[in-house]
Amino acid sequence: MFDNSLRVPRLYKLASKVAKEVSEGRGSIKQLVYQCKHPNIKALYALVVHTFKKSDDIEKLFAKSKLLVKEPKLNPWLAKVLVTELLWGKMRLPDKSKPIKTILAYKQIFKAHLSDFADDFEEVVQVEKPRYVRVNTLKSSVNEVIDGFRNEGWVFKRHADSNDYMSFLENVTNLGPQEFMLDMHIPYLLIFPPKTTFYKHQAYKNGTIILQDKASCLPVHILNPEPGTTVLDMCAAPGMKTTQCASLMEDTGKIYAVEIGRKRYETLKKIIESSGATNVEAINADVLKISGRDYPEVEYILVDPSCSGSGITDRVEIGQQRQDQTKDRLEKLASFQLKILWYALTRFPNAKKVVYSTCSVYPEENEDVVRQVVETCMNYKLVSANRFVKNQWTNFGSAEFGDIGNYCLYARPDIDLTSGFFVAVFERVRGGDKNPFLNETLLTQRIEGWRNNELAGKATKKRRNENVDPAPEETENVYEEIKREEVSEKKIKKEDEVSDTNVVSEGTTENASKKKKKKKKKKKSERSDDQIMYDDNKLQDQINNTEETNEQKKSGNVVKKTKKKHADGSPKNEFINTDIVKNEDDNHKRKTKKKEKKDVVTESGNEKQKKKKKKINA
Ligand SMILES: C[S@@+](CC[C@H](N)C(=O)[O-])C[C@H]1O[C@@H](n2cnc3c(N)ncnc32)[C@H](O)[C@@H]1O
Repeated sequence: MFDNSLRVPRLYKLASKVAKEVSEGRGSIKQLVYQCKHPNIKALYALVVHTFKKSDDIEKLFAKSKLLVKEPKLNPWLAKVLVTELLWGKMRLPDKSKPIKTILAYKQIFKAHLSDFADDFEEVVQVEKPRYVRVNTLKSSVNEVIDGFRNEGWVFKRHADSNDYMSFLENVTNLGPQEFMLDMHIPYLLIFPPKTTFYKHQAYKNGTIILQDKASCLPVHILNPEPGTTVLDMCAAPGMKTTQCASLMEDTGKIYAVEIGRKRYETLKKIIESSGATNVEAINADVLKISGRDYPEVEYILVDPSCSGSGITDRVEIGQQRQDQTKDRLEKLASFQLKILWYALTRFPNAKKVVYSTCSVYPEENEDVVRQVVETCMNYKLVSANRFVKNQWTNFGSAEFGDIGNYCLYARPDIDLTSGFFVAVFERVRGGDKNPFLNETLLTQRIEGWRNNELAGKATKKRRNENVDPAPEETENVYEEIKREEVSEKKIKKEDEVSDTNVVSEGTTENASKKKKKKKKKKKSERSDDQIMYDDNKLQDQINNTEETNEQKKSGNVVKKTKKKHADGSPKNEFINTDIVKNEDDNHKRKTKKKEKKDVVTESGNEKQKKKKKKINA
């Protein structure tokens, strides 16, 4: 029943039957294929031949992934045929039957293992992505933009079944050089043939259209903030998703767009300005320093943190790239991502929906982060992202993560014809609702940790983190590094100014060499800042089809000043539940009082000593 589902396309069933019979010596491929009387003999023959050609690689993949051990009901020959089609053939599979769904669930694992044979992999992932154009509905309607392109000679192509993802992808692949179409999931996203340029197009220059990859549009499409509501965009620059939110909200309600990097914050402001959105407040701050109590009205949260950017390339996941991402770097990123997602889920009492996204294809930054969060999160549940894309998506998280993987969505260059992206959706649990992934044992352990901290009172911050923070403390958090770099940059700049004056006025070699050293130091700090911020250029040029970003940068619109400033006295950044924030604060007060007392004691002690000294002297 499992491996012979009627819904497995006949071509694959026959191919697996022929391949099996050939392997048993029951005839040649040609003979057996002809006996099948399939209408597309050529395709059947090619698929069987290809399956045998890739047999060695498939065996290795099966061994490494333990597919046949973990999925004992799966017909091994059908699995081989499906894997051949998925990795070296059409590169996609219709997702209707159980065997196909199983193979698709293992796709990421296969690809990760394919790094062992990188040459083959390049073959798999070389894809030409179409050009995606988001209509900025703050400036024009979708129909007006479509009519505009039609008037220029473009042919608008409709796809008959708006719910059939496979036929939609087929249509996208077959777009003629002068044809364009509407995306089947995002109703304000147009699709043009690959390499279509819009640099000089009026609609692009005036901000009516925005060049944004479909995958980068998915998180906000899924967040779907309603007009009049309040959104927190935790990692906002350059602002593609912020302005998409503004569009969806019809420029009503409020969006707080937070960005830690100074330069990126400036870009963010320009992009907001040129989009025509007026409901956005850009904030240059570390979002982990923002207190939920200052933003009690936040209902929707977008967490789109810095990541490895491994999805932003046409040749994803080839062996070398994976090796380039050192384990340490991925750990650091994952630790930061975990922290920021946890913060989103625990600090904003009125938030009802949180979307977490990355442009990474590594489970360490994706499913693994989600898993660590949902296992101990009482207030939110992970919901299926597929629900928000017409239940028609084909790529989900790794099967290694069970249902958590199934609930998360991946966009894949080779399948979805987009950049690589990951999206997970969390909704606040209400009434009798429960987070199905809650791990009671882990939660009990963590609560025990919190309680111990509270009781201990005098526990150091370090100890609290060990107990409470699901992110290992030894992996430094990225945002802390960014902050340190910024502080040291500022300090060096100041010192350089002083040192400049010294050199001019005194001209001593000592000062000159000091300056040199400081410059060297500054350069080093800039370099590591680059590493951590994951390339401004990469993000702007690649994730969001930066033509537009650069163009908007050039236009250099006047920048509005933000109204709200962020209190520095915001709560500490431990991984703690909102419920215990108050206790933490009380603790803090207790400690401060104790410290003051101690200070007084020391002072009076000193006073006594002085008096004693005076006496002796006298
Ligand atoms: C992947 S990018 C965001 C892209 C953006 N959402 C868009 O669609 O245009 C991540 C951004 O988060 C910023 N960031 C990193 N840590 C942050 C923090 N602690 N607080 C605020 N922003 C942060 C980075 O500087 C970077 O600009």
